[in-house]
Amino acid sequence: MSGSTYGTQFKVTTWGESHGKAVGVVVDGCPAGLPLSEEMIQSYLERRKPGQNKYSTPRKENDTVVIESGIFEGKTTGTPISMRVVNQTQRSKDYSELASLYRPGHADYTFDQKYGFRDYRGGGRSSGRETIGRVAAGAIALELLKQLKITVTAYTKSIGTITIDYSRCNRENIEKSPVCMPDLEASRQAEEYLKQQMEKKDSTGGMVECIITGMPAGIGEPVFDKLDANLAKAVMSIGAVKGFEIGSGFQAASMNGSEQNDEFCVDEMQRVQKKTNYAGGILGGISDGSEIIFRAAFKPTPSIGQLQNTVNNNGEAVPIIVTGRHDPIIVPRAVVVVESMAAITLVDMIFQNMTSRLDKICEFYMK
Ligand SMILES: Cc1cc2nc3c(=O)[nH]c(=O)nc-3n(C[C@H](O)[C@H](O)[C@H](O)COP(=O)(O)O)c2cc1C
Ligand SMILES: C=C(O[C@@H]1CC(C(=O)O)=C[C@@H](OP(=O)(O)O)[C@H]1O)C(=O)O
Repeated sequence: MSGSTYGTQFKVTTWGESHGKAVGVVVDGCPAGLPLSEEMIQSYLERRKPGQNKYSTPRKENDTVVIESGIFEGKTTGTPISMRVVNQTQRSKDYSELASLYRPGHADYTFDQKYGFRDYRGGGRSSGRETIGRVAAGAIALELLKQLKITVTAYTKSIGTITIDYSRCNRENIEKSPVCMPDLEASRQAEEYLKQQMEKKDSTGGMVECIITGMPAGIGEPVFDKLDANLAKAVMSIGAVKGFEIGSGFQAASMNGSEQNDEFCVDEMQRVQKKTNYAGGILGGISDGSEIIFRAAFKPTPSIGQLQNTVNNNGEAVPIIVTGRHDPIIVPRAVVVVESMAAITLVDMIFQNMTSRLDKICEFYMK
């Protein structure tokens, strides 16, 4: 199966299935000399881990990472970094009835159509568990970005009908909120809303917003590898993401040029700035030096305990009630996955940019 690798200079290949022996990732293209340890990677994986609270799947896993290669004396060596997390609490009997049924909203039917054969125990490669590899690789990318003073911060913007109010937001609240909202009042309302949906055995969707600071102007490769195009691809490749927007996003369609255009100005240090940021920090596919801001819409978790209609692999209409351990909402656990995919994209594009100017290449090699 192709399609498991993302990136060109900073290459990330995830592997493994939800009910297989293990899941993991190989990262190729990380420069030598980055301080890195299992503890550092683990701190990111803890934010994604299943079974964290009542709004996440009851499947409990330690998700303990083992780094198999690419590190010596606490630093990266420049060679491929392989990381592995063993699956410990698979309960494959939950899936025995689903062997011949197609869950509405999940990837069972399309995998059968594509391969003619599927490991029906869990979501396989389309399980949320695949995102462990993304977060482990993203941790490395985020550590690299720290060296460049670039920050990537994602949080829950909305859950169902509840949206954060920016006047009440504080970044420190994100980790205090069980649903990763920077607005604790919205977080409390979202918890109420989630409880109501969970009582009805229903799931809920929501939106993740991500803000990138410190990104220099000039990063992005016209025309097919524009920074916004690659961010969209990276984020849309996360399971359950149904929409991506940057800056004013879909609202741009109802704005006028006089509103949407960000006027340029010069600050007291004679640096070019923008008065507003409807562009979301990217113009012509190239970072413009201001904050990059984007949003990802997540659909509600497809596996729900309500009675639904489906068909089996003989084409017969059958009722289905999905049992097993599922996330009532995906969004809070996906926040760090969004940060990770953004960071991987930024690092890959910063590395690609290193060949864009002869003067910089000469500066580097003629020293
Ligand atoms: C972090 C994360 C956790 C997820 N948890 C579940 C889950 O518990 N149950 C489920 O049915 N789908 C879950 N999903 C969603 C499925 O992976 C996704 O819907 C499926 O791959 C089909 O892909 P699509 O929704 O993009 O079409 C999760 C996704 C992510 C990213
Ligand atoms: C275990 C995780 O989430 C899983 C994501 C998932 C799915 O279909 O995406 C289905 C459930 O797992 P299982 O395959 O055991 O039914 C979730 O618990 C995880 O993300 O680590």
